[in-house]
Amino acid sequence: MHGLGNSYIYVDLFKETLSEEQLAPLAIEVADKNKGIGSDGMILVCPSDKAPVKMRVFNNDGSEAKNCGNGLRCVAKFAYEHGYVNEETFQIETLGGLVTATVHVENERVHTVTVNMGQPRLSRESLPMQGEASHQVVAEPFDVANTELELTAVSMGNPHGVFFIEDINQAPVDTLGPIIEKDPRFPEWINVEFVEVVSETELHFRVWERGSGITQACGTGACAAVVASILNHHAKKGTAVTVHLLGGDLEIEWREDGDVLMTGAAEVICEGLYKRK
Ligand SMILES: N[C@@H](CCC[C@H](N)C(=O)O)C(=O)O
Repeated sequence: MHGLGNSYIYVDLFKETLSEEQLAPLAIEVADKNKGIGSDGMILVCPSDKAPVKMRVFNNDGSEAKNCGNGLRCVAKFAYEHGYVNEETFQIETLGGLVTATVHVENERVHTVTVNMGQPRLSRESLPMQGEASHQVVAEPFDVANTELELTAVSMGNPHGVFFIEDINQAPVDTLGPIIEKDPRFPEWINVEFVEVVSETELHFRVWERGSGITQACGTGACAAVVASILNHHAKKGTAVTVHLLGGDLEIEWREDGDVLMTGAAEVICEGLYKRK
């Protein structure tokens, strides 16, 4: 399945059994575009004792992440269309906590999903990032590879470093992305986003994902970009922002009550049996 071109191989653990040791090697194997199926990683759709369904996310290097915005929309579609939930609004457990998804349905098919992603966390310790644990990182000077940037850091359950730039077509995604991702200031590494502000309600966005590299879209990253825009006075709380990603658009709103809502598409590419030879 994919959300705006951010593709994962979804494994139905309501039906399959995988051991813990199999997970990271399997994610690397199926994500390989030459020797596997080809994707940004692997997502497990699992039974849960806290919600109707649980999501586990593996990047294409085998590392496990605590959250995935595009994955949540796809898991919501998967769970609804496979009959694992009957309501249109339901909770999904993630390693970062519970979120609430609402599927938008036409002719029994889910075309888009809104996820209440909860509240962003802004302290350095929540990322984590070196420095004073309780301090926020908003437009903080950030020197890397002889380049002076300004960093705004946001956790959406997983860590994001947002950098505002003048022209999205000049975003140094493939050059600075991998360097910033593994910068020692981020002990658990970080997802790296470059953002051009078009207006108070429109952003352009490019991403270098931790553990996966350049992807077409990152849902948690788009949420972090909107939160960072509001913290830097480029946009307003309570007003939806359209984020243009390489693979399409997401609507994101940081509500007055502190929760972040994300709405966008979720699509099935194909379904089948993966039989290892
Ligand atoms: N593509 C995702 C995020 C996946 C996890 C991320 N690479 C991490 O390691 O935190 C999204 O849509 O949010």
